[in-house]
Amino acid sequence: MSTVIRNGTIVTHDLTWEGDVRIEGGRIVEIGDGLKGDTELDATGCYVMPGGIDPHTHLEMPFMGTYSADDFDSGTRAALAGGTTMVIDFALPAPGQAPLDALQMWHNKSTRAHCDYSYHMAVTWWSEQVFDQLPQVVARGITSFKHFLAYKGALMVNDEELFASFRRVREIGGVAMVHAENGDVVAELQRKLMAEGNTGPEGHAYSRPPQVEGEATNRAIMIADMAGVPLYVVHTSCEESHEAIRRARQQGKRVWGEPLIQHLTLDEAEYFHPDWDHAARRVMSPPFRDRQHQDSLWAGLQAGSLSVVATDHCAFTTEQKRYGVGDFTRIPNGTGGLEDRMPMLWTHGVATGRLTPNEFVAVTSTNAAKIFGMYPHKGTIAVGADADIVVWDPQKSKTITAASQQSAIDYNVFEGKEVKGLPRFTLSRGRVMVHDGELRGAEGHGQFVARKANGAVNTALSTWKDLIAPQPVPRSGIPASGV
Ligand SMILES: NC(=O)NCCC(=O)O
Ligand SMILES: [Zn+2]
Ligand SMILES: [Zn+2]
Repeated sequence: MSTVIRNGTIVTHDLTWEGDVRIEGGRIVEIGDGLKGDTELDATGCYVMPGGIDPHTHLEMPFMGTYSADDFDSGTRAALAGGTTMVIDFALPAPGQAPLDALQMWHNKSTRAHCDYSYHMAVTWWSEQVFDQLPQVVARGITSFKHFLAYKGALMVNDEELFASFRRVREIGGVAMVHAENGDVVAELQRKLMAEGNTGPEGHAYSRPPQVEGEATNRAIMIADMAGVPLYVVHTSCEESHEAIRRARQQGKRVWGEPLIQHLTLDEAEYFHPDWDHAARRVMSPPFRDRQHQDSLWAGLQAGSLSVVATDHCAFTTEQKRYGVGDFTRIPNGTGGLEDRMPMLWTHGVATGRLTPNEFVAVTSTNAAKIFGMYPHKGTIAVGADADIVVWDPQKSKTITAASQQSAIDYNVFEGKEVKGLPRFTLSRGRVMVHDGELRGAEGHGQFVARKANGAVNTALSTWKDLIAPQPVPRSGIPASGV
């Protein structure tokens, strides 16, 4: 059985052309004109693009005394509804838990997925066991390793652990990742704010100023450079962090930055809303910033100093957010966005002229596929690639509402926003999962994607680091020891 997507404009990260796409056995088998298939999907007036890849989600994540509300069922339904065909979640060992045990827990949860998925492995503590198991994690197709410099007393690692882990990640050909906020400073600012009576959600924003992110980003970049490992900085929210990434890239360091759709389109005024629930629902780390920081992030996407737009989808219900009434430090950190990332980025990026359609494809799909070792299997429209495709209608519009979303939570941080640019069809490995707004998903259709280590960037960086590594100077006539 074959499917043909007809009469569309194909857009990849580097090319735009008119053509049909024929799909068989879940893969793209032919691209050309006048193709015929058993099923035909009309893409007239639409862009035919690689489905989105969101490399930063937390589905059913144990965090701050609860679990994020969207699981691999509702979360991946939300993804598909918005044109995203793959997510990369985080396997998160509890302190003391072996990475391979955490991995098994995530495999148990993800059987419900409607779209393909993979995981990053979080390094939340350090020991000989963790050191020994990391190559086995890579052997199972998980090749990126996340480190938290925030969440003191929970997920945070110190610099000694960070350096040890980064060196190990280099040895095994992986990509190091970092949540860059200075957790010690955040903890002290939280204590001070609470003592001064700043107990509301605005305290969250005050306790995580751009400086804590800038400092930690610089630190992680320098430590990664000394370890010789490529570094991916998640949820880059401010100029201070972006500046560090931009500078590092200009110096030839292998560093990527990931702004979130929330930081690009929502600002810190949300935390000063008189309604406690409204403000608390938007509590995430790092917090939303002001207009200047947003402009910096958009410019980074245009200039190429920032590489991927993600969501950090980690959704909590209003009831869960209320754990933090009277103490902002107990509000579960995280917001949703999976269903809205692509429509919001198209509306505020492509429709405003900030991004070209090709740049849109790069930052929503291709760059993540390249960085995380699955290109061109994912992230492009090419013969042989998985038929993860979104047929994107730039004229289709809607108002975002919680009432019509796939996510399990009772609100949406983008509530009331108009978006123009939505999927007409979303296909996962050739199967139509969204048909003109109607979800035809299937729980369990999603498959785990094993990724490759030792990509070209790792090889280049390690080659260079080996070349400039300390070497003993050969000397003749060494003087006798003075001892
Ligand atoms: N970002 C956030 O507030 N919650 C999810 C966990 C993380 O990525 O830090
Ligand atoms: Zn984070
Ligand atoms: Zn996250």
